[in-house]
Amino acid sequence: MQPIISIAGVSKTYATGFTALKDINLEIRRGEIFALLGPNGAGKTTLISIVCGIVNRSSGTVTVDGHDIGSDYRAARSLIGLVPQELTVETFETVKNVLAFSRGLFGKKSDPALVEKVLKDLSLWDKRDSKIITLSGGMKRRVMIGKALAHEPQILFLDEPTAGVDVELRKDMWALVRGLRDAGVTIILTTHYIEEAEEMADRVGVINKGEIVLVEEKTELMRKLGRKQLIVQLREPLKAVPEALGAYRLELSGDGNALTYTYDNQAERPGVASLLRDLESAGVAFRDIDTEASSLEEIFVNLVRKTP
Ligand SMILES: Nc1ncnc2c1ncn2[C@@H]1O[C@H](COP(=O)(O)OP(=O)(O)OP(=O)(O)O)[C@@H](O)[C@H]1O
Repeated sequence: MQPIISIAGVSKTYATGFTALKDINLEIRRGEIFALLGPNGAGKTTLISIVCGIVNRSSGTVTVDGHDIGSDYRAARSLIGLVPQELTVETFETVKNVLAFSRGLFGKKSDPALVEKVLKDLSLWDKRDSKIITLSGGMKRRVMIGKALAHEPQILFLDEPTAGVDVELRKDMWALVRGLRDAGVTIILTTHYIEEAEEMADRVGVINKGEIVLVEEKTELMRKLGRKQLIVQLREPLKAVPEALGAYRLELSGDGNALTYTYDNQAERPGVASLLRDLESAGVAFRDIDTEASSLEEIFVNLVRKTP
């Protein structure tokens, strides 16, 4: 299937001479949730802004559903909804009018039924006649999403959708985004919260210092790069790891009461079954075994550290 967004050889050098993006190549698949991860200043907002036509690229091409964002800007832009990081809604306007007005800006015919549906999907219908200034922060965020959806875009960009949002609201937001994806909208979100990507994304891209360092299916990424640990709780404390178990490079912890074996899926180290056998032969009795898998957060931190 043709990707819904193709970014090829995109670079950006700002007027200050600072190069924020270097030769970005990225394809977004139709109907996916793609999470763009990266530390502060990595270039996430710059990249989104280029695709949305807010910032000019210095070189490269971007097409949105086949429309070039340079030569065919209006067609490309009308397919995109953007929810920026900052709340930028007209404070004295009513919720319903904000959506209706935004739809008009894209040259779309007024459609009260559509506005009603979007507001109901966002649990904002009760607030349709309220002025924005009277709403809570969480509601304002939902209005921003409604505003971005009012012209029925196929693609929704969410720049840090849950920054500064409490845990409860964050979960509501995740459910909402999943619902949009299920309705056929392609979602690209940037986030600092790795947990958010882990929870939501189909694919993950990592950007660091203006370069894409990795793009991968989330589950594949976690399988390939994730480390696992086996923690063996001992019956009797040990003073040192027995020499016979040297190949496992075990760590002794908890005052000698636990042994930790760290392995990954590409490890050349011997497997867990042989470790358990060898523990028995070495006369080390254990009372319990736990496993721990590394989170996307650890994987991400490692990746970003490795980039020069
Ligand atoms: N208009 C501008 N002029 C000069 N430099 C800029 C401009 N906008 C952004 N930059 C620089 O480009 C780099 C990338 O910024 P960008 O906002 O894209 O990063 P980001 O990954 O979105 O970061 P954050 O997570 O903090 O929002 C930063 O070093 C920033 O200072």
